Amino acid sequence: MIQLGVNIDHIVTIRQARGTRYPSPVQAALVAESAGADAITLHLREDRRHIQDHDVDTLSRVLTTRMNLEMAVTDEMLGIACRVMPQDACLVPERREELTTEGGLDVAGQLDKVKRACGVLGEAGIRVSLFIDADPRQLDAARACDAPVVEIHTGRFADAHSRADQAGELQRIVAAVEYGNRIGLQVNAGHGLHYHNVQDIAAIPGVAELNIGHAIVAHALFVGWEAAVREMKRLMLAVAPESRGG
Ligand SMILES: CC(=O)[C@@H](O)[C@H](O)COP(=O)(O)O
Ligand SMILES: NCC(=O)COP(=O)(O)O
Repeated sequence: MIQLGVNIDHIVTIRQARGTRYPSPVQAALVAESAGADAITLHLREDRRHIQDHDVDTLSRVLTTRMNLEMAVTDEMLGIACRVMPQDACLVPERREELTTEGGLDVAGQLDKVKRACGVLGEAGIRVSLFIDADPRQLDAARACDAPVVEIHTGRFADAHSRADQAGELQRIVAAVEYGNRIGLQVNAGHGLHYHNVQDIAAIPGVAELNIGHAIVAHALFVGWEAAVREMKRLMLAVAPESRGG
């Protein structure tokens, strides 16, 4: 059954805006898990603009589902991951100046570095996911790094300005999911998904998990956090092929 990873980065953005102790990422994570989240995703960025090291430590002790720790491919982050031991670690590109993640990790262009990181995490018993564009070359490179999972970056689909562009991006994602499954990868997807575009992605046969955060946090301002998580999961299950006997 398709799974939902709830990204709580922007719960923490609100806390960091004033340096308060609220809202609590622990409370957000536990409520999300009770509302149907299958994993909690958090991005420990090099610039610590939202998630802090202490959040990662605390959450690793209290989650009852899975921690999916998003991180750059750096020795600092590898060390943190091997200390915290999340069930999943997703390697993502990072630029300090970026507003948010702008694209997928260029695995093909830095194969040795990514393969080494995958080895370090894999040997520690952490399941590695590579956050990549919907590109067969990147899928092949992920396979060459022995990463068991990839997450297809859906940002270009989400940000497409015309229906034609969005349809084109969706086709690229559909083809990438099919190819990734064919070469033995678990294929997840995420970035920029919201209540009006998630079903296009959730309906794709072979998508195992969606990681969604910003839109759920935004929707929660109007309906409440538990209801926002529950609604996102409901929308996903309503169209997932396995829910339709696919
Ligand atoms: C990798 C990705 O697409 C997101 O999970 C990432 O966390 C985005 O960064 P911000 O959460 O800082 O916007
Ligand atoms: N990897 C995508 C993720 O975790 C959440 O991205 P977004 O929904 O906050 O854009």
